[in-house]
Formats: sequence, C-alpha cells, structure tokens
Amino acid sequence: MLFLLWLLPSALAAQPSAPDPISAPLRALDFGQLNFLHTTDTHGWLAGHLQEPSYSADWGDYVSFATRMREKAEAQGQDLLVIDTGDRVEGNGLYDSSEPKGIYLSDIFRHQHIDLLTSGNHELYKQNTSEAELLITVPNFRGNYLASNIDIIHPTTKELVPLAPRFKKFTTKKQGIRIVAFGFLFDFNGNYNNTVVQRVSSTIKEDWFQEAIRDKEVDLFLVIGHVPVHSPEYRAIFKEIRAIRWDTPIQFFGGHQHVRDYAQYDSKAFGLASGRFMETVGFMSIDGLASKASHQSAVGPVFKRRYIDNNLLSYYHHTGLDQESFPTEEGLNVSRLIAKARSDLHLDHVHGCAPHDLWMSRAKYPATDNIYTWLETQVLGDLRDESRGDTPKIAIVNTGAMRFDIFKGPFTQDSTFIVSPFTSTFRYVKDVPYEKAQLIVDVLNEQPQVSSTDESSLTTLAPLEQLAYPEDVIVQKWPSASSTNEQIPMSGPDLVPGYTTKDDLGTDGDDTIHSPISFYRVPNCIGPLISANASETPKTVDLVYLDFIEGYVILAAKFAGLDVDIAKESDAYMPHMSLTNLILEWVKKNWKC
Ligand SMILES: Nc1ccn([C@@H]2O[C@H](COP(=O)(O)O)[C@@H](O)[C@H]2O)c(=O)n1
Ligand SMILES: [Zn+2]
Ligand SMILES: [Zn+2]
Repeated sequence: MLFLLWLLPSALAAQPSAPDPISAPLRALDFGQLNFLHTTDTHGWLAGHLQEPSYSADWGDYVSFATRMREKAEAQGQDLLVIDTGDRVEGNGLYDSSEPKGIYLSDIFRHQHIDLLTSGNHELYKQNTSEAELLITVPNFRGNYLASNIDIIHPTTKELVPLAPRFKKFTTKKQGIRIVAFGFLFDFNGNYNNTVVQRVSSTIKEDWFQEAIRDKEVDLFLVIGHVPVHSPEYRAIFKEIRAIRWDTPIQFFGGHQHVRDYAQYDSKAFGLASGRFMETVGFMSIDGLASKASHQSAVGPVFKRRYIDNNLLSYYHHTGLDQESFPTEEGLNVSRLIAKARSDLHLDHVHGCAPHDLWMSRAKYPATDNIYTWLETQVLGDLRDESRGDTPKIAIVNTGAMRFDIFKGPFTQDSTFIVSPFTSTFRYVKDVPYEKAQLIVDVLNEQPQVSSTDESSLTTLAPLEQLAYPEDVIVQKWPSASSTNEQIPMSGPDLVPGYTTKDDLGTDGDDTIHSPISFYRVPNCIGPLISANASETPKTVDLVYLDFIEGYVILAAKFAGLDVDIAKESDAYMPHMSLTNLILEWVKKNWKC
C-alpha cells in the first residue's frame, strides 16, 4: 500500500541544526514472522545529514525507531533483529576529529541494541582502530559481534586470537526460530599487520564452519558481513551451505559498496545491502519459516525488502506514531549525547563558505561543478614541498580519497572529515620523464573500476547505483507501472530527488518515492600536471602520489617501463601534509564567508 505523508513538523529534531524532512509518498513495510533492521557503512555519520532533509534522523532517532519497531513486532507475536555490517569508523567529524579518534563515537553507538554486528575494512586499516574493536566494541556488544574470518594480535598477550566468536546459534524470543549466524569480511588485504583476514573460500572449508552448517536443528542460516551481496565471496558461502542444506532458508546482509542492493541466490536465499552514511536503514521480513514451535514451514518462506530513508517522517509512518509518541527516553538521550559531542568537537565551526555545490559523480568530470576538477585545478596547486620549489610535478590522487560532495554554503570542521577523512600523506619520486608519469596515470585509470572487492584493483567505490550501469551517464530510472506492483502517482506532490533503486527484485524497494538523479563516471585517479609554466611541457617531473596508493603506483610504473625502485627511492613530499589538511588550508585561504 502506498501512503502520502503531508506532515510538516516544525522543530522535531533533537539537534537544532538538523533539517526537517520533506513530505513524500511512502511505501509500507510488510512485517513477517522474523523482521530485520540493517545499517552498514555508517562511517561515523551518527548525527545524520545536517544538509539533507531526506537523511536527517540521527542515531538517537534510530534507537527510538528500533525500539518502536521491536514493540510493534512483538505485539504481533513476531521477532525483530537489528544488524550492523561494519565500516562504522572514518568519514565524519564525530569519529575523525577527536583526539584520539573515535572516543565519542563508540559511546554513542553502543546505545543501540544490536543483535548481530561485524567488522568492515575501515576497522582494520590501522592498528589502534582494530584494537579499539577488540577492547571496546566487541565487549560493548558481548556475544553479538561475530568475526568468522578475522584474527588479531592481542595487544597484551601478543597472541593471535579471533577478533570475536566465529559464529553463533540462538533461538528468537517470540517465534522460536533457530538461527545459526556467521559474520564475514570480504577478501580484504589492505589491513595493518596486527590483523589477519582469512580468505572466505578457505574459511568455509574449516571444521567449525562445516560442523555449523551440518547442524540439523536450524530454521535459518543468517550470514552478515562487510561483503557486497553480489560478490564471489557471498556466492561461495551460499554454494557451500546449499551443498549441505539444500532447503534451509538463508538470509544474507552485506555492505562495502555503499549501494542499496538486493540479491536473489535461489528461491530461499536472499541478500540485502543497505547503502551508506546513515542514509538508509534496510528492512527485511521473512514469513513462513519453520520454527521450534511448528517444526515445519507452512507456505513459503516469503522474503520482503525495503530501503528506508533515514528521516523522522519515514520513522513515524512505519511505526504509526507521531512526534509525541515516537521518541523513547533512550533515543532522546542519545540525540543529546550526539549534540554534546558535536559541540565539544566544534563540528559546526565554519572554516569558509563554498560558493557553489561540488559533486563527486552528480556532475560530469571535468566540469566546474565537479569536485575532482576543483581538486586538480585549485587545491593541488597548493601542494608544494619547499625543498623541490617550483619543480613541475604530476600529483596523483585516487578519487576514492574523496568521500562526499561539498554543498554551497558553510564548510565546517565536520565537512573537513566528511569530504576526506584519511591521514595518508604524499610521497614522490624525482626526475621522472614526463611521458612516463602521464603513462602511469593512464595505466591506473585503465584498471577495472570497482570490479572486485579486492583492493588490489584500485577502486573509487562509486556511490549509489553507479555500479549497476555501464553507460557513461547513469540515470536512476523512474519506476514504470509495469515493473512495480504498486500504483505510482504520476501527478500530485513535487518529488524530492533521491534514491530510485533497481535491484534483483525490481524497482519497488525504496520506501520513499523520489525523482531520479543522474550520475556520471569518475576516473580511478586524477593526475594533473602542476607547473609554474603551464604553456611548456616539462622534460621531467616529480611524480607525487598519496601513500595509500603506493602499491598501485609501483605496479603501474612497471607497466609504464619506469626503471625506478619506487619503494626505495621515494621520499616524503610536503611531510605530514594529508589531503584532508591540504583541502582545509585551501578552504580557509580561498573561501571567505
Ligand atoms: N587511507 C585510505 C583508506 C581508504 N581509502 C578509499 O576508501 C576505499 C574503501 O572505502 P569503503 O568505505 O568502501 O570500504 C578505498 O578503496 C579507497 O578508495 C583511501 O582513499 N584512503
Ligand atoms: Zn564503507
Ligand atoms: Zn568497506
């Protein structure tokens, strides 16, 4: 059933600066015996989106939402489980701007009752981040954090131990559904050397996994992971379970690619991916499952999915509550914690004012409103090492280092980390023939774009549905009446631009009906020539690059025939200057309010 919401609340949000959501037509949620809420790739956005009304609910609102949804399910004799599939860190001032990073975030995050969670790759890039998982997040969610393929060197004992239990068996409260759950990370190899990520294909051959899938007293296998739902890793897990249990339903939850996505593996196995940055709360329901009580499945099972826009109007609508009856004490407290943390961290402090929007993929590259064009024509001009003076350079930045658009208006302390949170610094090799340096950029851009989850191929990890569309211009299509089981109104309210998701089941997954947005491809990396004498082609240049991509630059240099041992002969360029700080300094200097 489709509903139109006309509520226009005033001053609903706990944070004074959070924008009110805009009314929009909404599709309903169909509850089942077993229901799920799912977040992934939140990357510290627990304050929600302060500049985008569609995604303006904060983690406190989500705490209230999960409580109200659980109350609703349980009142109907059903169950609700809350899932998070990692990349909780890096990407927002709430995480990145504290010293040390993350001290506010984990205290806010733990207030959500999460039934199952797992680690993303971002929890493992650095030693202190993975140790914080082991020492803080795993204990905060004791018994619910799963790590089927991650080990860590314990900081005190120095022993290699599982980051968390490999799997878990439990029975749901209301329906008595017997579940065996696993928690995976994709085949990631960019982790710091204090952790070990075992390949999924070898993990599923281990005795503990083989025994777990031979358990006959199981009504549902639940695989959560920081793994794209369309990936070789999930396909392998599906095949391994199916080979032993030909008929048992399997539900996957995934993430990492920052997209809304739904995969059908067979008639009883499905996977949901729930976007990024607290824009989306995924909802799944399964009906017709066998359970301890029934011992047999009636009809079905029937799986249903929804991508919920993270705002209060969606939350009120799906719970049937309003601004008086919706919030819980716990939820309001969490919103207050977020507001306090933002204030302690001065996240609203304004460093400058952007004169217009700058888009990562909503504008063509190159173009004046494209963020990478801005980076190469403006910001990278300030990348200058004193010892190299005006020596011409080619400066290579992976486009994935930029994480979010810049909106016209205040560029705050929060924006600094939202736009690019990473602490990677620059390195360089001197006296590289100009043609070879150009060739290196070309080789890097010929790498397959986001074709695998393995970071050995340089990825930009394109947002939204870009991955699904090979064309140059990627238009999110308006759902046609024939491709959806609901009647979409073609007149009436002006629709707000936003997600119009196309997945394995069609075009009716989004809860909110939006008008489509166009997306354009971006290269893997940019590599502008920066020279005081723009009209002259230099013979040699400094080849400057972000240290995060050194491995790829070394490979590309080999392809390009550059006879230099980059690992040995490179040096720090503008030591200690991260891309984050380079952008911030540029903004302070050039964007007066
Ligand atoms: N120091 C870093 C770390 C990561 N990146 C970029 O992020 C991508 C992974 O992000 P997900 O949220 O999708 O896991 C990675 O492929 C890089 O593009 C970076 O630039 N610097
Ligand atoms: Zn992510
Ligand atoms: Zn990831």
